[in-house]
Amino acid sequence: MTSDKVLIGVIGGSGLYHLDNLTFVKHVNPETPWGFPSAPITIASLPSGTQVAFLARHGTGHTFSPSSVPARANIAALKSLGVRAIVAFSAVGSLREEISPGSFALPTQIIDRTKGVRPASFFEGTTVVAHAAFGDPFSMGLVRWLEERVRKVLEEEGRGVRLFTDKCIVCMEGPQFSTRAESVMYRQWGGDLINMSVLPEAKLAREAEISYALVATATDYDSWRPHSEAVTAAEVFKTLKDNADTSRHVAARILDDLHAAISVEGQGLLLEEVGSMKFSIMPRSEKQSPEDRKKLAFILPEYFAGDEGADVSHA
Ligand SMILES: CSC[C@H]1O[C@H](OP(=O)(O)O)[C@H](O)[C@@H]1O
Ligand SMILES: Nc1ncnc2[nH]cnc12
Repeated sequence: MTSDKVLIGVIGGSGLYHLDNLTFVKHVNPETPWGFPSAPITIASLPSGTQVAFLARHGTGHTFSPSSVPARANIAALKSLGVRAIVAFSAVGSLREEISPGSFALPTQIIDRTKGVRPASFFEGTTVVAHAAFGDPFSMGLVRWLEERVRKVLEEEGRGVRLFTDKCIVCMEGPQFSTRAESVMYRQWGGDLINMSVLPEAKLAREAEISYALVATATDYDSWRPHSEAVTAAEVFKTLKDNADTSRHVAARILDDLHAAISVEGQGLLLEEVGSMKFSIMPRSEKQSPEDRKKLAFILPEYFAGDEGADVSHA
């Protein structure tokens, strides 16, 4: 059984400001309790009629720096449209020789090097406390599903773009790139890729019970190679357009199947996040304010809509 809801959200990163092969349906710009998203969200349909939601992470015309992307509004807005899985694209630096610029990767781990200046939880500043599980920061069902399909598309495309899996991405604050010493240290820590955007996006998707995976597209070797120039924005731009073209191609080929996989009722495929917050929210106390519960109902109506019925039980 398929559904005509907008179940898939695509977040485009640097260089990826639109998708291909889609018929424009409308723009929506939902106001959330955390403000407006980076840009109006494009609702568009694939040739099959399947609708998807596309959001440019840095805004139309790239106006938000990584530290000022309104990530809570972005995730909340996508959730309010009914989105259950997000495929996020990102331009990343490579910390490994074999991951050459132009390569694609699906990371499964993250090292957080953001500086605490980005609001990273929907619960921040409310009277409700929650501790989401984040040991596996990406949705492994979605990652494994993508692995097979993305590899096939890249092989069929025949341009020699390789796909790396099970990699660890470092998320730094920026906006300046890393020093050579930091870049070397991240390699020693086990980092394979580096960007400035995967956090808090992945954390917020988890809190909103949305499956989330990152398609990392390598643009440069960062600054760890002793005899090479340290990364510059100009270096990143060299690969950005080719990577964006390939990303659009990948999206055009996989989104219908992804929609179908998510829509199969009761199968549970790709829906491992649904219900995951039930045991993360601290049991209700009298001190939780009705206003905060209303705010949180925007992303988690199952737990916060209604004063009584939707409470969480740890029994
Ligand atoms: C343009 S270089 C640094 C910039 O590029 C990446 O953006 P995105 O993840 O949105 O593709 C990286 O995270 C930095 O924000
Ligand atoms: N070297 C790098 N460091 C951080 N973010 C990036 N995005 C693309 N290349 C990057």
